[in-house]
Amino acid sequence: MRTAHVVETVRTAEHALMARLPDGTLMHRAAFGLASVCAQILPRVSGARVVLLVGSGDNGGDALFAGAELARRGAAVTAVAAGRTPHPGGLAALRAAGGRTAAVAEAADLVAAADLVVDGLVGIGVRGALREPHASLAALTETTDAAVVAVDLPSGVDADTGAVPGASVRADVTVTFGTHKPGLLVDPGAQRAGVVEFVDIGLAPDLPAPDVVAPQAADVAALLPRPTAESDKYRRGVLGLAAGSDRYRGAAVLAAGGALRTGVGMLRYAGQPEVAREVVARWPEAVVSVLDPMDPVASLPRRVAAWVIGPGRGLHPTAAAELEAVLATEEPVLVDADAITLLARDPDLVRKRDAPTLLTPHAGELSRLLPGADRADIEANRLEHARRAAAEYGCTVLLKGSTTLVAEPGRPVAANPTGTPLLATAGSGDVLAGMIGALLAAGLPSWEAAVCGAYLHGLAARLAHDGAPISASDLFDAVPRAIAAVTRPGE
Ligand SMILES: NC(=O)C1=CN([C@@H]2O[C@H](COP(=O)(O)OP(=O)(O)OC[C@H]3O[C@@H](n4cnc5c(N)ncnc54)[C@H](O)[C@@H]3O)[C@@H](O)[C@H]2O)[C@@H](O)CC1
Ligand SMILES: [K+]
Repeated sequence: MRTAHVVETVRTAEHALMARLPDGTLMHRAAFGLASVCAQILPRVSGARVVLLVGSGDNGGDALFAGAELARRGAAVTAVAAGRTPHPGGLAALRAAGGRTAAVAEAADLVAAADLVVDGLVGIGVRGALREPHASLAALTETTDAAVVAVDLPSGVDADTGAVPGASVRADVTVTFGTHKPGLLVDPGAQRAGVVEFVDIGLAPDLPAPDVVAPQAADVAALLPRPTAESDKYRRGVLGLAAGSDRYRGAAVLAAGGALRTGVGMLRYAGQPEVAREVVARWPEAVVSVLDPMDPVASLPRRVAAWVIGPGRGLHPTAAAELEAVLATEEPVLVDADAITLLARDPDLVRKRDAPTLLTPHAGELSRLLPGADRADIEANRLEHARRAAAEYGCTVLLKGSTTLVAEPGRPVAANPTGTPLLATAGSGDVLAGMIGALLAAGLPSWEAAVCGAYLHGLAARLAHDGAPISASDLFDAVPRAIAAVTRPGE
C-alpha cells in the first residue's frame, strides 16, 4: 500500500501555505537555511570560492538566493547555469550581491578550484535520468575535493524511492526543505545524500503523515520493554531458537548471544546434540533441548512466547518440517536465512498464518520470495520491494542492507539510521535475529521489534568499533551498552 508520492504531497502543502504568505517567502526561508548550512561548512565565508550549479527551476532559485547571501558575506560566488532560463529573481539577487555567472564549459575548472559546490541543478521537479548538460555537471561532484552541498536532494536521486537512474550528484551534505524525502533515507539515494540537514519552512501543518520514517533514539527508548519489580523470566519473555546445524554451529551461538544480551527472560534452544553442547558451553544460561533425530518436530520446546528460526539451520527435509511446525503455532515467528529459502517454496505457510510473522531477508533472499525480481532490481528500488514483500506475504519484512528497511502493510516504512558497513560481516545477521527475537518474546509487535532491533544492532556495531574492524561476536558486549545509550542518554 502506498500513500501519495512525496513530490505531490509537498507541492499540495506548499500551495496551501503559499496562499497564506507573501510571494517568495518559502524560497527565502529555504535559501536562508541553505546559506546558514553552507556558512557552517566553510572554514571562512569571506574569500571562499563558491560554485553554484543551477538548473532552470526553483531548486536553482534556492541556490542563487543562498549564493547571494554568501556573496553578501564576502564569498566569491560563481553560478554556472545548466538551463537557458535560470530563476530571474535569484539571478538578479546574486548579481546585485556581487556574484557572477560563467559558461558550462568553464564548470570543470571552477569546480576543481572551489571550496564549496552547491548543487541546485534539479530538486523534486526532476523527471527521469538527468539530461545534458546537467548529467556532466553532476558528475563533476564525484571527483572534486570541495565540499558539496545538495539543495533539497542530490540532483539525479528520485525523491520518492532513492533510485538513481543515471548520473547524480554525490553530496557531503544535503539541505532538505519542509519534509524528509524518502529517497534521502533509502539507498542508493541515502549514500548520495551524505549528512541530511533539515530546514523547516513551515510545511508541517499542511503535510500528511509520512510514509517513510527514520526512527530516532528517543523513539526506540519509548518502545523498549522496561523490566519492572513484577518482571520474572516468563514475563520478560521466553524465546524459542531453532538455529545452527552441524555445519554452521556458530549461527546458533551468535543468535543465542544476540537474544541473551538483549535481555530475553529465558532462551530455549533446540538443535542437534553437538550444536546444543556448544550453545550451552558459551551461554550456560540457555536451556537446551536436543532434537530427537527420529521425531525432531515433537521435541521442539513448547511454552515459548516467540520463535526465531533459520540462521545456519540448513535446507534439509527436517528443517522444512520444523519450519512448518513452528509456523503452525500461535506465537510470533521471526523467519531468517535458510528458513526464508525454505519458505519461498511454500509461501502459504506465512500467508495463511494469523499470528505475527517477521521475515528478515537480505536482497538475495528477498529475490527468492519475489519471483521476477532479481537482486539488482531489489537493490535499485529497495523501498518498493520491501513494501511489495510485506503486502504479498501479509507480514512484516525487514530488508537488510546498509540502510535496513522495515515494512508492514498499513504502516510507514522505517529506514534504520544507525546502519554501518561495519555490520557487513558473516554472522552479524544471526546476532540481529536473536536480538529481535528477544524483543518479540518480550511482547513488542513485529514492526516495533524489528525497528528497535535494527537500531540497536547498528548502534552496537558503532560502539564496539574503536578504529579496528569488528566481527559478529564483538557485538555481544556492545548490545547492552547500546540499550543503555538509548534508554539513559547522557549517563
Ligand atoms: N515550490 C516551493 O514553494 C518551494 C520550492 N522549493 C524548491 O523548489 C524545488 C522544486 O522546484 P521546481 O518545481 O521548479 O523543480 P526543480 O527545480 O526541481 O526542477 C525543474 C527543472 O528541472 C528540469 N528538469 C526536469 N527533469 C530533468 C532532467 N531529467 N534532466 C535535466 N533537467 C530536468 C526542468 O526542465 C525544470 O527546468 C524544490 O526541490 C526546492 O528546492 C523551495 O524553494 C521551497 C519552496
Ligand atoms: K539539487
